[in-house]
Amino acid sequence: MHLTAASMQVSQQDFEKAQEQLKLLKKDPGNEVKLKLYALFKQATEGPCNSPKPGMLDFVKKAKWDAWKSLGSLPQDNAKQKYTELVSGLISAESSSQVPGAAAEEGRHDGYENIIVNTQNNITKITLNRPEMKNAISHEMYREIMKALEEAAKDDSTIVVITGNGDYYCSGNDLKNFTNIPADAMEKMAKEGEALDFVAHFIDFPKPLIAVVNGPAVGISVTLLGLFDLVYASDMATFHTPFSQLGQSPEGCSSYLFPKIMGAAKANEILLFNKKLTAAEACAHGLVTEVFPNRTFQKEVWARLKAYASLPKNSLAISKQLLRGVEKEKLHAVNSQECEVLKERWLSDECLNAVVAFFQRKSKL
Ligand SMILES: CCCCC/C=C/CC(=O)SCCNC(=O)CCNC(=O)[C@H](O)C(C)(C)COP(=O)(O)OP(=O)(O)OC[C@H]1O[C@@H](n2cnc3c(N)ncnc32)[C@H](O)[C@@H]1OP(=O)(O)O
Repeated sequence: MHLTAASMQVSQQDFEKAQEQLKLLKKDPGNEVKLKLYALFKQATEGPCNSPKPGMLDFVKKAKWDAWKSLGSLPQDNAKQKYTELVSGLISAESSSQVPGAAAEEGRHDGYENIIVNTQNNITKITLNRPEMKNAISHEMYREIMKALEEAAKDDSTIVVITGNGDYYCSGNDLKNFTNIPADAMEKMAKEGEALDFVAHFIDFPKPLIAVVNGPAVGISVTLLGLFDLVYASDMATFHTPFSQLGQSPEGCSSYLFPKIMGAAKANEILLFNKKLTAAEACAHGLVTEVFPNRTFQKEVWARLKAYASLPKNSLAISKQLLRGVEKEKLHAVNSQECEVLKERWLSDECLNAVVAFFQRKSKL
């Protein structure tokens, strides 16, 4: 079926704009609204999608399949109508959206390669943006996140959000960080440069800091969650800290905060024995504030965050200091101790052998 403006009962201009949007969307149908639109377009032009349900691990195909199923068996006319509404809604929302991706989007800060920083509607949003590497954090990315937090602490936003682009929230420390630096720099990375300073930025962050966990989280992206003020997760998210598997040790103040948050037994299972938690389990154990169905995750969470961002900013910041201030000194001491241990761990055979094994496994695939 060849779609035209007339057959879609829309103006030629809207139809052309929609086509443009779709070309962009097809390149990266990475988020829920885009996926739904993509599924609708496929239905309107190519008939119902009847591909078999993908495996749980293939997040993007599963999200498309879910989007498709959520549309039920819409007759073609309704699909066309909904498609038009969605596209015109998307076009108007795109100009003031919180959704990352559109390079020229309003409020976007320049000067970042590995993250997208955008301030709109009293929200500064930091999006980890190495989706092809599951948002693994490289040396450069650590520095960019610290810079973005320093700027966000002083900008006119009320709340600050960290999330991931693509199907992962973040797969933790980029293991290549271990493979291309001389051994003595490891000491620097552990003690002075990155680890201690990076985690300190989260301990000292003065505004409400919210994690929007859009997919699986690994390593440091999990341990830091104890320093966030809210953690909203998609039901597609998982939480994994494979430290002993990697010959490493806990960081992000998790060695102190996780037992406080979830009790010693569960903290041990996660931090010592590499137990991966589902979003529901992480919520049940207090690491996650609330879990949302993936198909409505972005919509529900951003509606809530926009409401929070309209609250009096000084009251929020002052109250956060009350809640966090009592522990700040303790948290810095814990961070320092964790980094001391990390320094030894990163130089250990156990860690280096585990990193080599990871890349050897990859090269065999
Ligand atoms: C300054 C503070 C310092 C603190 C440092 C301490 C931190 C503690 C940690 O964070 S420890 C945790 C480290 N992370 C990991 O061990 C995860 C490693 N990655 C994986 O296990 C898998 O990639 C996966 C489960 C995250 C995803 O698997 P999947 O099969 O779905 O996808 P791929 O493996 O094909 O990933 C796509 C490409 O991305 C590369 N990649 C993913 N994660 C990392 C990573 N953490 N480090 C380096 N590279 C990563 C992966 O190798 C693929 O690359 P390729 O396309 O070139 O093969």
